[in-house]
Amino acid sequence: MSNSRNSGLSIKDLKVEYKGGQLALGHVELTLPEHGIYTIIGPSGSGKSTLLRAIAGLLPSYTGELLFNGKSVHAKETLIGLVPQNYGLLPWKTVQANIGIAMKISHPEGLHKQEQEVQIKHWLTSMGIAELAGRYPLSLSGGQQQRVAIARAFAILPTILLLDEPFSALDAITRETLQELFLDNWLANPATTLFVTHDVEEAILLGQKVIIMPSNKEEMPEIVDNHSVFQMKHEHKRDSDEFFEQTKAIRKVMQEKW
Ligand SMILES: Nc1ncnc2c1ncn2[C@@H]1O[C@H](COP(=O)(O)OP(=O)(O)OP(=O)(O)O)[C@@H](O)[C@H]1O
Repeated sequence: MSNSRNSGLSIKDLKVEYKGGQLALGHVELTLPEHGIYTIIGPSGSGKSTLLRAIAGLLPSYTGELLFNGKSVHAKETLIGLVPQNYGLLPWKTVQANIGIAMKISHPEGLHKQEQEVQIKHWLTSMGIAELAGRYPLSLSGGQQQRVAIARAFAILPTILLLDEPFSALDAITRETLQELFLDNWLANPATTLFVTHDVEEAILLGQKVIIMPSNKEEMPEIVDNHSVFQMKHEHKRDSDEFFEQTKAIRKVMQEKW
């Protein structure tokens, strides 16, 4: 029997209607064990961003339950890191200060200034942008801002990590490099991760399970297990038979559900 104390992220009968009656999510049930990466794909408007916003506590209202290990995801011991589509960086603060503030808010007991600086440098280096520490967000390209936002989310050592198309502004080669860096960083702190992407290949390269949102909001999301690809070395995934098979299987579900 599962124990609610380590049952991971549990989404029960989640329904979200925006003001004005716009139904964004009709009926979402998901049980996602902790310390996993779950990629989410779905047609435009199927509610992917809304699902992340609900978990991040950014919606004024919803019905249903959002639990992490048996308690509300919004309980204070559950630290949530979010990389929103618009990056969410403070334009009047440097890259370093953006990360520093997030660390201070999430861990008010705090690190010593020097230790904090070491950590910030570590996360910026891990995303390949150490040289941007003193720059302001609006002087950066979209792809650089995305990397800062990801570094910031990792830096707070979240329990739950939510990423909304984090690599969408990157060229194909940078994207591949960052997918690998992302997996390395995640392994160092395996937060329970929901990763929205429009790219089916990316969903298969990164997810332990792939969640496919339906276009019909009366239907439930479909979950495809992706362990066979997830457990491979990253550099072997793309050329493997397993990857090819998963692509076929997921495209089939997409044809049925979209
Ligand atoms: N703030 C809002 N007010 C009213 N309706 C909204 C709001 N945000 C989203 N919606 C609506 O809710 C539905 C789901 O939107 P959401 O952004 O979650 O979808 P999505 O799957 O992330 O889409 P995309 O792939 O295009 O980013 C859409 O019909 C959208 O128009």
